[in-house]
Amino acid sequence: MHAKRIAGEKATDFVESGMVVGLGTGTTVYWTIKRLGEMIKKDNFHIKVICTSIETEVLASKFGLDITSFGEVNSIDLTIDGADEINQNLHIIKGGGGALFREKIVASSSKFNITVVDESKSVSVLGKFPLPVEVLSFGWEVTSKKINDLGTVSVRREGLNGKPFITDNGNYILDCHFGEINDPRFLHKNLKMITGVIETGLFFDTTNIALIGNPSGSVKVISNTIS
Ligand SMILES: O=C(CO)[C@H](O)[C@H](O)COP(=O)(O)O
Repeated sequence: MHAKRIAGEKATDFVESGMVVGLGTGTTVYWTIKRLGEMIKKDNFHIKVICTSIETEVLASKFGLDITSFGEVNSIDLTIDGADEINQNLHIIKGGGGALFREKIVASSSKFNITVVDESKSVSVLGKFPLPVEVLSFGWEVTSKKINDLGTVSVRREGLNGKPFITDNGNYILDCHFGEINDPRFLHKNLKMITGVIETGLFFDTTNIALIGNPSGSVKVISNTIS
């Protein structure tokens, strides 16, 4: 079976009626959202969801989920999201879909976070996947040069028709190859010191459990013991 599907669906085992659930973005969480849409058809199973992107809002709405917002709930009980790379310490690169800023706000507001991936995302050291960094479009050329001084050649992400990719927040994404990222906190902090950088795709203290799907149908579970 599809490894992303296995992981995405498995995460719904952690969802209980009455919860406020944060929903990430991407093709793995698609399966989570679809399964939740089936679960709410059962009697006495009600949840509210907070979405990390317009794409996820559209999906959640299609599958009949009750979409809420930060202003309407006190806290998020559980968030389920994908990743582009994940290591044994549950340090993560996210933002392949361009939703990293909202994803980080939701993850950092959630009591418990589950990361769902297929095994191709599991790495020993982060950095093969170019790190997405969300930047303000105003002055992005200057921001890009300052990021490059940290040891990369940042590339502005392209969208459709040769136009720049624009995030749901109206910003640009710069994709940055830094080589092996052995100290994600240090890199993240240095990037965040640059005026114009809004958020980085490095997540290092959010995930509680990773569910890693395998095409054979099994799911490997990694729990967070170190951050
Ligand atoms: O960070 C993300 C979006 O910004 C996604 O979680 C990440 O790109 C993984 O996506 P997929 O599950 O489609 O492989």
